[in-house]
Amino acid sequence: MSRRPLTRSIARPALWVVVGVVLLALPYTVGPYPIHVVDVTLVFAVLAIGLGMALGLAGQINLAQIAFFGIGAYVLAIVTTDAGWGFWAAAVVSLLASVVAGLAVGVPALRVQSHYLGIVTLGLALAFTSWVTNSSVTQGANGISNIPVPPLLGVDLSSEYLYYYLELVVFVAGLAFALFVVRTRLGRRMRAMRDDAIAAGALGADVRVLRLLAFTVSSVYGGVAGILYAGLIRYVSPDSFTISTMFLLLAMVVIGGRQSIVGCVLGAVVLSLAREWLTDFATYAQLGYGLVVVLAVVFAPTGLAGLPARLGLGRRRDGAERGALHDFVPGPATAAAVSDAGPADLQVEGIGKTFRGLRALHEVRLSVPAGAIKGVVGPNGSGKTTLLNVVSGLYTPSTGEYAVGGVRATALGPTALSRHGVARTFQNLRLFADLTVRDNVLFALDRSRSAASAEYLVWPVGVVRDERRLRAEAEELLAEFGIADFADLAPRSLPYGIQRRVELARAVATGPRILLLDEPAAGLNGQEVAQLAQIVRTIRDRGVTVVLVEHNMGLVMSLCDEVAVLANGSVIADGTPEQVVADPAVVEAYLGDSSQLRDLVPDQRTIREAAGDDAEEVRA
Ligand SMILES: Nc1ncnc2c1ncn2[C@@H]1O[C@H](COP(=O)(O)OP(=O)(O)OP(=O)(O)O)[C@@H](O)[C@H]1O
Repeated sequence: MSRRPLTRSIARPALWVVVGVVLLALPYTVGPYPIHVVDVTLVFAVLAIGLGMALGLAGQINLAQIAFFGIGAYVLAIVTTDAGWGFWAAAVVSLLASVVAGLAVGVPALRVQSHYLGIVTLGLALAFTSWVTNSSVTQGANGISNIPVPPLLGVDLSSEYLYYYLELVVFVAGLAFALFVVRTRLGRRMRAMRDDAIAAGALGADVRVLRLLAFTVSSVYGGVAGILYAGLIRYVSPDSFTISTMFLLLAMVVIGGRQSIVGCVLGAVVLSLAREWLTDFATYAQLGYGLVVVLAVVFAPTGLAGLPARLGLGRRRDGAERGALHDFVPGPATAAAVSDAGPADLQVEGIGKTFRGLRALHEVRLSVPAGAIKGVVGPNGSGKTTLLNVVSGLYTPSTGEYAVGGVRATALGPTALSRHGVARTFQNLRLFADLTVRDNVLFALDRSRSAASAEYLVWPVGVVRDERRLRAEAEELLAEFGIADFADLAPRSLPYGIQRRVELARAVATGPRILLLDEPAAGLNGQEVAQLAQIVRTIRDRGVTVVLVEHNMGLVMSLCDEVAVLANGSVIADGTPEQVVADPAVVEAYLGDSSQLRDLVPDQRTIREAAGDDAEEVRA
């Protein structure tokens, strides 16, 4: 492991100490109006962190953050003034109301994503602003005044100077919690989901729960900001919760850097101050924010937070410091990663899959014995990938059933199947491109449930312990798979062969009982194919069933105990490699493509080259 230079390990804590001292001393240095601006800025900083968690971290376009903010403030105003509750009791009700709104807004995200989600959440935000403007409960455009000052151990919080310290404590707690989430399993899972929801689901992350969680977390920050705002201003009106305020908030997150929580805070500070300076030019200011957002999205997608990297400061994550791909050396981490439950068999019974009239699979019957390596071959378009997509839960079959390890799995989705021990790789590599290689493996090693994220609130020490354990396991696994040199790099910066190895390590890290490999040798050179053969064999020997979809017939012939041949969506042959290549139906199926026919019956040299030097020993 590389050591951090001393200057860097001192510089960061020193910066935090300086920022802390400045924040504590701030009220002593400013007048009454500036402290008001600072107080409002802190409210926006809390709001921006919440939006950053949904938008930046989890990739959920959330234009309803302004509604969560408004609900926090309005419910507090109504409950304290109409119902006469105390401030803090009302604050609890407000927070619950915001969370309920967060869950409700999260539900559409289970069905729609990207700009559609933007439209839905914008609609919900508009519905909220329309309701507060027109409802008698919210006293329409007049708003609600006489919100009480929050009582706090005799401290006079009607002073905006003292209120600042209350806000500062809440802000620091909110920032610390957000950074904790970002750096541990929940944040990693959200980032993985943002990068590739299909791969995240297929590797065991419950994407639906994660999306709901993203909106819930965002709504908590929105609700807290609303409560702070109502306690500060002691008056709420629709003017504070308009769509233009939502776009200002969006601008804060985009300009600050949506994928960095500290960036979101920076954006909130910069734009809150800019808003103050531009109060006399409100219309031009709106135009200006719009323009800056567009420029930021196009030319600086990482915002202010990404400036140091763009200026060449800080850590380089790709390119220059690249190391070497080492040989696979199986050890305790590989053994520990493989499931204790032992290999699972796969029984496929009459599976059919039709895509809008196109019959991709028809009455497929297949048996993969536990602990075997079964090859699935066939001409292009014969249905191999579709079959893998069905048995890994990505596609629901149109007809038929299948069972994994004796359990009927037809109705299970990819997440449930992953938890049942089905792991897979993808033909077109679906690594999480914005996560490091280490984080890709960590994501897969972490088998905790997203729904158990309440541990973040009730027992954060447990989260930290798990994180330490996972990191130690990941380092070992990376070393055994020969990819430790690339641990800190983004996969997209790596050559294809290394990416394939990372994807294999990630699949093994899920602790599989059956491993589905979709053309794992595509794009690999001879030496890399030999390493692949060794890895697959070792994993099988450690107690994993393997299904290998492959065009490299040398590899299939040398590795597989059995081979099934698909043609036009049907199994036309199934048996030992020798039986299959001698089958006239197979030869006929390949006749249309003479190059594949040549591949189908490789000579012994090709087999040895593809499978490594010890191929003959294994075949014996
Ligand atoms: N999502 C989809 N929608 C529509 N058609 C699809 C879909 N997925 C696969 N198909 C079609 O189903 C057929 C089988 O495709 P599939 O990718 O399973 O073949 P394959 O044997 O894996 O091919 P290759 O060896 O080229 O990867 C093809 O005709 C393909 O166009």
